[in-house]
Amino acid sequence: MPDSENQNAIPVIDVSRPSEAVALQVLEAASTQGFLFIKNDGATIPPKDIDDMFKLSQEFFATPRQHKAEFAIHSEKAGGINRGWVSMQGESLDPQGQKHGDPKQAFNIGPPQPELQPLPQPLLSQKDLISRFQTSCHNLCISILSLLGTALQITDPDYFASRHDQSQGPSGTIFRMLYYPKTAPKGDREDSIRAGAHSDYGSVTLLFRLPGQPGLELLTEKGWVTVPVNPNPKDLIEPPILVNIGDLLSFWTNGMLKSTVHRVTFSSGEERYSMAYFCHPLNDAKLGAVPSEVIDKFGDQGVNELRSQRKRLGLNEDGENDVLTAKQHLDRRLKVTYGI
Ligand SMILES: O=C(O)CCC(=O)C(=O)O
Ligand SMILES: [Fe+2]
Repeated sequence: MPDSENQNAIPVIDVSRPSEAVALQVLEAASTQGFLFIKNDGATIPPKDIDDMFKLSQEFFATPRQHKAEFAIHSEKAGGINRGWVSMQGESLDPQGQKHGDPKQAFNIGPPQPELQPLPQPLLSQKDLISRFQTSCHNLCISILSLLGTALQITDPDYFASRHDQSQGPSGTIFRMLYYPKTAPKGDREDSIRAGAHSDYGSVTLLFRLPGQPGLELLTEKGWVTVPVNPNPKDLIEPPILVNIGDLLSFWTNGMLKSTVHRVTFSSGEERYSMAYFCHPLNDAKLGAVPSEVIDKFGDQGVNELRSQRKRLGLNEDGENDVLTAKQHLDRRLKVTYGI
C-alpha cells in the first residue's frame, strides 16, 4: 500500500518493554488519532481469557429476555446506576442524530472491588474469570496511562495511576459486553448504524472484537474510516487490543489528547459481539489540566477539542471554566444517554 494511503493507519505499539520512545509513540497516536493498537503479548490479557469471555457473553445474551430483564440497567437488583442489562434500543449514544435507540444489547459490570455486583447466570458461575479479566484490563490501562504520564513529563510518575487506584474508592469504571443481534440487511444508512456516533466517557477504553466482525468507524478529517480488527494478520497471530482516548484525558490535557468520535455501523445484518473496558478515575478526581510542561507548551491549541467536549456535556462551550470532577462529568453524560 503506498505510504500516502497508510498515513492515517492506527499504529500497533508494543508496550511490553516500556521506555521513553514507547511513551512518545503512545502520546503521538493519542494526540492525533485518539486511537492506537496495543500488541497482544499473550501475557497482559491472556488470549484464552478473551476467548472465554466472548463465549460467556454469547451464552449470556442467548438466555431468555425475561432472565436478562431481571437485571435491568440502573436497577437495584443489578447493583444500581450504570450496572446491568441494556435492552435493544434501550440507549441512544447519539440522541440528536438518531431517530431510535441503538439496535444492540449490553451488560455493564462495575469493578470487582470492594465486591462484584449481583450477576445473573451464566455470568455468576464465571465470576472469577470476569474479575480476572477486569483486573488485567485495568492493569493495561494503568500501563498506558503511565506511558502517557512519562511522555507528558508529569513530575509525579504516579499521577494517573494514583487517580485510578480502585482500592481507594468508587469510580465510574465499567466493563461492558455488547451484542448486536442479527437484523434484516438494510441498505439505508440510518438503519445500518448499530451504535450511534459518540466519544467515550472515561479516561481510556480497551476494545475487544472478533475476527470477521469489524464495523467500528472513526470520524476523521476525511470522514468515517473503518478500523480493522487485525491490521496485520500476517505478523500478528492475536488481534491487537484497540485503545481509545476518552473525554477525561482530553480535559486533563487541555484538549491535546483526542477523544475521537466513533460509531458502529454494518449493513450486512449479521450478528456481532464486542467487549469494552471503560477505565475511569476515582469519582472525586478533578479534571483540570495536569501539571505538565508539554501541556503548557501546547497552550490553547486544543480549544476546539475542549469546546466540543463541553458541548457534549451540555455546558456553556467557552465556559464557566470551573473544573469538574470525574463523577460530575459521568453524571452529565449518563443523563444525556439514558435520560436519568
Ligand atoms: O462495539 C464496538 O465495537 C464499539 C462500541 C463502543 O464504541 C462503545 O460501547 O463505546
Ligand atoms: Fe465507544
